[in-house]
Amino acid sequence: MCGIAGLVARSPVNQSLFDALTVLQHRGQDAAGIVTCQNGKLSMRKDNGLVKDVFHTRHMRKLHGNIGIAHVRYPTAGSNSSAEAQPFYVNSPFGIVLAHNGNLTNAEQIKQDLYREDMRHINTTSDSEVLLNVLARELQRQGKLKLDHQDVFDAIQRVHRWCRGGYAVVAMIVGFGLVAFRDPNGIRPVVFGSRETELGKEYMVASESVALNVLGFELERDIAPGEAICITEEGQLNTRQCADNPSYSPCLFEHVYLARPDSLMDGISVYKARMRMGEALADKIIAERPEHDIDVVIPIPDTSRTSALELAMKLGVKYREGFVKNRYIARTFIMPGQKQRQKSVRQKLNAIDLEFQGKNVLLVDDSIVRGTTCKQIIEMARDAGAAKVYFASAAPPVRYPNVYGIDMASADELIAHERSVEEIQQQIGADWLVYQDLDQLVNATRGSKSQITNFDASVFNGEYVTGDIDDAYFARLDAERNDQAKSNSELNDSEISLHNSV
Ligand SMILES: O=P(O)(O)OC[C@H]1O[C@H](OP(=O)(O)OP(=O)(O)O)[C@H](O)[C@@H]1O
Ligand SMILES: NC(=O)CC[C@H](N)C(=O)O
Ligand SMILES: [Mg+2]
Repeated sequence: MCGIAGLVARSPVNQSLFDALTVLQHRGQDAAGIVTCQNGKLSMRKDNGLVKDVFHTRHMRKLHGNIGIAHVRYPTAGSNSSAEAQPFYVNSPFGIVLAHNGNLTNAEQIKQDLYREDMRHINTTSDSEVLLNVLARELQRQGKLKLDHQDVFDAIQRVHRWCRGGYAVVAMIVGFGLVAFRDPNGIRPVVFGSRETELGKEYMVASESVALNVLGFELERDIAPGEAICITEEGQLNTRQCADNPSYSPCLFEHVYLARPDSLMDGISVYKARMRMGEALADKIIAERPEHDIDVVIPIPDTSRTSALELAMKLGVKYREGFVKNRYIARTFIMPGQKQRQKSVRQKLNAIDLEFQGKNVLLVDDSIVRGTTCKQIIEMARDAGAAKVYFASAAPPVRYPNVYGIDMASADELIAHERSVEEIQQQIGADWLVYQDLDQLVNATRGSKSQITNFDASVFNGEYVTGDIDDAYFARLDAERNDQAKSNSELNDSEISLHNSV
C-alpha cells in the first residue's frame, strides 16, 4: 500500500514532507524518501528504514526548494534493496521523479516493450521504475522543450493505456511542477487539498486525507479514477480525466485495515465505516447465537478497536482492553517476513490476566490474513485463564492473493485459502469463529450516502477488476513473492540506485 505525498508551496517543503511521511508511516515501514527541487536542481534522500531513521538533520538541510514529493514503502514488487526505495529518478526528459502506491500487473511486459521500442534500460526489479519510464517515454514523445499542462495530461492518457493494475502516483517534472494521477479503477487512494498563506495558495497531494489535516491543508477532494492533476511550479492547478473508460472500484481493504481511521477516503469516513462493520458483525452474532454466553468483548489492538467497541455496545456486552500494545512495535502485517511477523505479535501485545480469568471472551480483529496474529492471541487468552475463546473478524475470510499493492502474493500463505470456516476455527484454536459477510462489509463501508457501488474486493471474492489476472500471473507472483522466495533473495545493495542522495 505505500504512502505518497507531494507539495507545491511558497516556502521550503522539506519539513512538511517529513511530517507528512510520519503521518503516513502506517502505510509503509520498510523505506522512505523525499525529493525536493530548487532552481532546476533535484535533491534526494531515500533509504531503507522508518521515516525517523532515514532523515537526519544533515539530510534535511540539503533538501532545498518549495516543491517536492515523498514516499514510504511497503514492497509489493521487486526486492527490498534500498535502490528500490522511492521516489525514483530518471534524467531524461526534463528530470522526473516519481513515487508510486500500488502494483502494476503487466510490469514485465512493459519492461520488454520499453526496451524494444525506446531502448530504455530498467535496472531494478521495481514496477515503480517501470511506471516512471513509461511516463518519461510519453513525455518525451511530446517532443517539446516547454511543457504545458495539456501536454502532461496527454502523456498520462497514454500512460493509462500502457499500465494495468493499481496505481496512485505523484511525480515532479523539473521546470514544470507536480503531477498526480490515479489508475482508471481508482483502486489505490489519493487526495489533494490546499491552504492559503500570506504568500499565496499552496497545494498538497497525499494518499490519505489525514496527512492534509495534520499539515493544516483543507481537503479539496479525492482524485477521481483515471483523473490527473497538475500543479505548476507557480501554483497553477489544472485537472483532467485522462482514462478512456474510468470506473470507480476503490480497494475495500483500505477501509478494513490499511487506512488510518481519521482519514476520509473516496468520501467515506474510515472511522464510521469501521463502526458500521462492528454493528453489522454484532447483528450476525445475534442472529447466529441469540443465546450466546459471551462475558466480555476484547479488541486486538490497534486497528480493530473501532469495530470492537461498536460490536460490544450492540451486543450489550462489556468492552475491555484485555491486550496492551507495546507502542514501540510497528504494524506486524506489513512486515516483510513471516518469522519477523510471528515474533512481533508477542512483542507487541500482552494480556491483562484479570480480564480473561474464568471468562468467555470474544476477541475481535479487523481481519484474519495469514492467521499469524489470531493464533498467538488465542493462545495468550487461554494462558491468561479464559474459559472459552471466541473469535470474530470484521472482514470476511481473505482467500485470494492481492495484486494491486498489498503484499498478499501467495494464496497458500492465506489461512482461509481453500479452507472452510470450521477448518479455520480448528487451525487457529478458537472455540467459535465468526466472520463478517462480504455484502455486509460492503454495506457497512458504503454507509447510506456513498455513491460508490463497486469495490475492489478481490482478496475476498477472487474477482479482479482489471480483468487481466490469470493463473499464469498468480504462479509468477507466487514464485517471486512467497515468503521463501523473499527470504532467499537477500538484501541486494549492489543494485545501482539512480539517485543523488544527500
Ligand atoms: O492474520 P494476520 O496475517 O496476522 O493479519 C491480520 C492482522 O494484522 C493486522 O494487524 P497489525 O499488527 O499489522 O496492525 P494494527 O496494529 O494496525 O492492528 C490486522 O489488524 C490483524 O490484526
Ligand atoms: N505497496 C506499494 O504501494 C508498493 C509500490 C511498489 N510496487 C513497490 O513495491 O515499491
Ligand atoms: Mg491488527
